[in-house]
Amino acid sequence: MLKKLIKALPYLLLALTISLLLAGLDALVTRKMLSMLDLALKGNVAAVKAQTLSLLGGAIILVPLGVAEAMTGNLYRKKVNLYIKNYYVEKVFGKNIREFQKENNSRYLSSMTNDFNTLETNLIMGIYTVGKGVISFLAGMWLLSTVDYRMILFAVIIIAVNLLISIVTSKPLKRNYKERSDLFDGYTSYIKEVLSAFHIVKNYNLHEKVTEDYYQKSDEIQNKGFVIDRLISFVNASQNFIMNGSFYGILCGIGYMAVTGRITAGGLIVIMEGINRMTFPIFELAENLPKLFTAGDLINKIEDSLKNKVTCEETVELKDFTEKIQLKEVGFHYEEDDRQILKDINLTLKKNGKYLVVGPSGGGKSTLLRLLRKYVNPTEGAILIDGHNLMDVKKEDYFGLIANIEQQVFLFEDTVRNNITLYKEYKEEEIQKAVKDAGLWEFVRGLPKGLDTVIYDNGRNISGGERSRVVIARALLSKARILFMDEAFASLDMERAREIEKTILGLEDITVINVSHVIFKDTKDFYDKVITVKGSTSPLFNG
Ligand SMILES: Nc1ncnc2c1ncn2[C@@H]1O[C@H](COP(=O)(O)OP(=O)(O)OP(=O)(O)O)[C@@H](O)[C@H]1O
Repeated sequence: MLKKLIKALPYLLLALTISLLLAGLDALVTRKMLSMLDLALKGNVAAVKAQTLSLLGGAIILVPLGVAEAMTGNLYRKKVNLYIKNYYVEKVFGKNIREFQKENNSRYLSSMTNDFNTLETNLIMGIYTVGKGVISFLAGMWLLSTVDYRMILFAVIIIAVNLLISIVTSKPLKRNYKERSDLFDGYTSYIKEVLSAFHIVKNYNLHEKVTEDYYQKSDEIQNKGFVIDRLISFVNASQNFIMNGSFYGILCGIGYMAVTGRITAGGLIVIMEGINRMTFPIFELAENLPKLFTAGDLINKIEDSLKNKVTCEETVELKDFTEKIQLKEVGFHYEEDDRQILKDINLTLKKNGKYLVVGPSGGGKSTLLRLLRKYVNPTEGAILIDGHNLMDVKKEDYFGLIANIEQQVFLFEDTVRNNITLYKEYKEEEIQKAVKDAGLWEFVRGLPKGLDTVIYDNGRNISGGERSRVVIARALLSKARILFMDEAFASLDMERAREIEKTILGLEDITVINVSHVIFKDTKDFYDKVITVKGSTSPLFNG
């Protein structure tokens, strides 16, 4: 993520350069104006007249520079936000399927909303505000130094004290920001869960429990926010105290110089103006520096959640499936569970073969599919595809060769066409053939805009069976070499299911592995083999 911040550096530098020009010119104009005041007080009208035009020119240039400052500041903010959000999404989709499924995905939602908001305020805008503050502070310091260079010493002391306080106080702040981010994860997960279970909450009268839990979680977050605000207020108050004391010292110094006649009226106002320019950025620095120091921990937390725990280097490129998949002495147990789910599996699945996988509930059918889909790797033995260990085959290549039809259907909020083609280019005849083979033709014909009718909210406006058939058409169209089906016909009526199963089994150029509870007598014979998965108990497995 830091690399993305560095990528946005040119935009930050551009924005700060404009700020530097603006602050510099503004200070010059002020200085000139006050020199002219001294000249006017001495009655040197000719000199005042001679300098008026250049003063006016400088003042006019300040206007477009002000606009440019706002625009470049916004551009920096936009670019850096886009860079880190794109990076985040790319990394999320770089996660292993199994690892992603295992986690509660609300942590990603929480990162994309709460953590990114905190990062934007504390880091992205923090860097820019601190940069601008330093520039404005330097401009004020320069103004002071034009009257008396010793004033620079005061400025250096103020900055050093400010930085020290920020560093010291950033530790408890960091901890509290991290804790609040964890609370936000739990909160987002809870909201997601409760909203998904809306009908259960209503049906079983769980309002009171939900309200109580919600109150408790919100209360924890509010309390943490309160602790953070209290810490920040404490930091700001101590910094203000030190700064006000220092400025008071400077004012005493100026007063003394004015009384003893060491500075002119213009000089006096220059110093006041300089202090004025230094005050506001110092307050901003005081507010932003401690927050800036907390951003590292948040970035580390986000980066950690994006890392794959299981990483094995995939070196084999596989552009086609030509011969067979072999399971050799394959055994498997889930990493957080020692129970042996599958054991000693020896099996050969030939190219274009049709296989039906059956077995008791909990026997390990879905686990076997997870292994074949490369979501997990065997804990014993090996799966070979055309002689290559599947573990070594590049995911992108393998996923390009397989298609999945599952009971859990996901549809995009888009047209039926795009849901079937998944945004890839196909000939119209190919799309229509897939639609017919999936038993979707009648349904599409009845839609107001045919294939271009929009499906809303994961298929809210169509039936469960129609949703399944859209996914079946998607798989048929993808021209995958291997088709994995997991209880794909569960939401279809018998007649329709049998019909589609026959179509799929009639496809010549595809290997089909179908896990199903439902076995039709008249389609059973279309399979090359029926594989029974009975878990790791005896008989272990037979195919
Ligand atoms: N993520 C997991 N972690 C630990 N154990 C798991 C996990 N997923 C499944 N199991 C266990 O593995 C065993 C096999 O489960 P699997 O889902 O593969 O069976 P199945 O044959 O597909 O069952 P069903 O027909 O009921 O869907 C079960 O005992 C299950 O509890």
